Amino acid sequence: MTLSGVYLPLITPFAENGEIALDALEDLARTALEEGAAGLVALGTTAEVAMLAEEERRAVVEVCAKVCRERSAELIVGAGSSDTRGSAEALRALKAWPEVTGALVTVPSFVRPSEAGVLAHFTALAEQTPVPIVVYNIPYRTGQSVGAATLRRLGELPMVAGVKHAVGGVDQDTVSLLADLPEGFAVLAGDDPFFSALLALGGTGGILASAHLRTGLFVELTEAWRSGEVAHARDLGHRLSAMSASVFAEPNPTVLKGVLHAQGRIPTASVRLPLVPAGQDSVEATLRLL
Ligand SMILES: O=C(O)C1=N[C@H](C(=O)O)C[C@H](O)C1
Repeated sequence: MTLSGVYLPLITPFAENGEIALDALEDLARTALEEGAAGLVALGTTAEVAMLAEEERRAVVEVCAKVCRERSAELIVGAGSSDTRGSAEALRALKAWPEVTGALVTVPSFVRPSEAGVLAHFTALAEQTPVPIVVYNIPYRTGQSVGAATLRRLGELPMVAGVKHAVGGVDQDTVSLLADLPEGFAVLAGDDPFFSALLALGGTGGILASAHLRTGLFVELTEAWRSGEVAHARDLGHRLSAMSASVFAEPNPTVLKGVLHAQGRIPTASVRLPLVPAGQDSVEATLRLL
């Protein structure tokens, strides 16, 4: 699996009756791929996955699989939990969809197992997964930091294709990891405002909720860094970073849903508790930056 380009972690749109608006989901998925996204991510944080019932999760993956099949696009599915045994089971269940090309597996949250435990967790999963794993490193959500040395060891595991790196900035571990990557191990940005910075350092793409908006520009930014159009990449990067920061002014995906609803792309801006809808000010601020 070559992780490169823009991957869209889809929101889960809800209808007035609270059910998933599967047609709107399909439209969002199709539009992103038409605008140049390399693939879709189903059941990410952006999908409010923690608040979806099992049958709803299956319905979401079905829609994404259908669209990816039509377009021969990559499909990465969020799988796993804080428990190694349960995560292995969730990974094995992905065999049900031949369209699934990868699994996004978060560093175990809440348990705070130490970096040795994180390594043992992914070593066990790498032996059992039917598809390549993308490690999701997001310490501000998991409570578990993973340094460059451990990330490199994860990158050497067979069946670990890359990391979605979301550490809330560009820190020393990020710079040192990107300076010396294991063969075939990709770094994808997972913190939207730092997408351009990570590409400049050698990242190959991103999994970016804000790419629901102006997907084509995120794709253009990736191409600009890849082809060495530095001035263009910097300008575009600054512009998109400001827009992304605005999307994340309130908990993800509340602002994003407000904007997509204002654009008429989803039937409601509803989110499920404990999320509450974004304020109108945040939505309008983002609309002004598009
Ligand atoms: O669902 C995802 O994948 C993403 N989640 C991040 C988060 O909500 O913290 C943001 C990122 O853009 C993609």
